[in-house]
Amino acid sequence: MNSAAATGSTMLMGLIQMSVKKNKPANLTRCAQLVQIAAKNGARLVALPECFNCPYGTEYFAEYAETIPGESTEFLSKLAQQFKVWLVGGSMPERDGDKLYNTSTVFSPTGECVAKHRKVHLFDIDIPGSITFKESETLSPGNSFTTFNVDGFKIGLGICYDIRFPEMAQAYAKLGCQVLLYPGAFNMTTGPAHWELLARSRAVDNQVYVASISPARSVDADYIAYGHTLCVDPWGCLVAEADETEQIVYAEIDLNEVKSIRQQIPVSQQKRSDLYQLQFKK
Ligand SMILES: NC(=O)CCC(=O)C(=O)O
Repeated sequence: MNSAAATGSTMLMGLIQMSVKKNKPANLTRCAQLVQIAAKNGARLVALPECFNCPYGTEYFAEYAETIPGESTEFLSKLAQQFKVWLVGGSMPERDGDKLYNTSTVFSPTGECVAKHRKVHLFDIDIPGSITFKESETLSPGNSFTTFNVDGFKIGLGICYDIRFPEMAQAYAKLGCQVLLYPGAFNMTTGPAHWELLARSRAVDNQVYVASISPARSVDADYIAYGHTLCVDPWGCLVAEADETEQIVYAEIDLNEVKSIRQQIPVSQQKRSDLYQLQFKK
């Protein structure tokens, strides 16, 4: 890790698996420290986890929600500018009028907000004896796709549960993305079963890089995150993966790798549109 800039067809990503507490100012301070380290180690794009500034849980969303722009996004904008990185601000609860969203923002190295994604698929599940969660009790869903461009890469953004919907990833591939980012916080039931499997599935299906960025696991939290922040390449292989502890995962991604795999196995040109077709809102 030696250069802060992307070289040719490659780019270094720093995926921050931060430990998130109930204290928002402490979370912002820790976030700044970790972004600084990632930038110093050469990351051109730095990504934070789902709910990077507050605990994940329906009981917390209203209390911690902010407008965008607001305190946390202004903080992220300054960090991106200070450390000259593309900063994907994980997600945070957003207040817009009387509605709340789970929202991710992206800042350029000049501090400009270049993308804002509201979680499209709300996490409503019920696994008896294990976990019941209903984001829709407090949150509203987003209604659009979100992409942004960094140094020749087109990047599609989803939040956590969004990764379970292959159509969304396929739509991003059809829109020209080579990379999909999912700030997420799986739990101790679905994490071991599906976290890596889903990232590898979306990567192989669409011949894209997939990175999923989790908070570190905290056994004291109401919702215990699985951790295991990872990056998978378009062949479906793990580029890098964390355990459950606070750390930064570095992953180099390469446009030529995407191109080469898509040439070798040209599935996107072999679709049988006479039999099936994906329709989506652009
Ligand atoms: N924060 C989320 O959307 C959690 C998704 C999750 O755990 C899953 O299994 O899906």
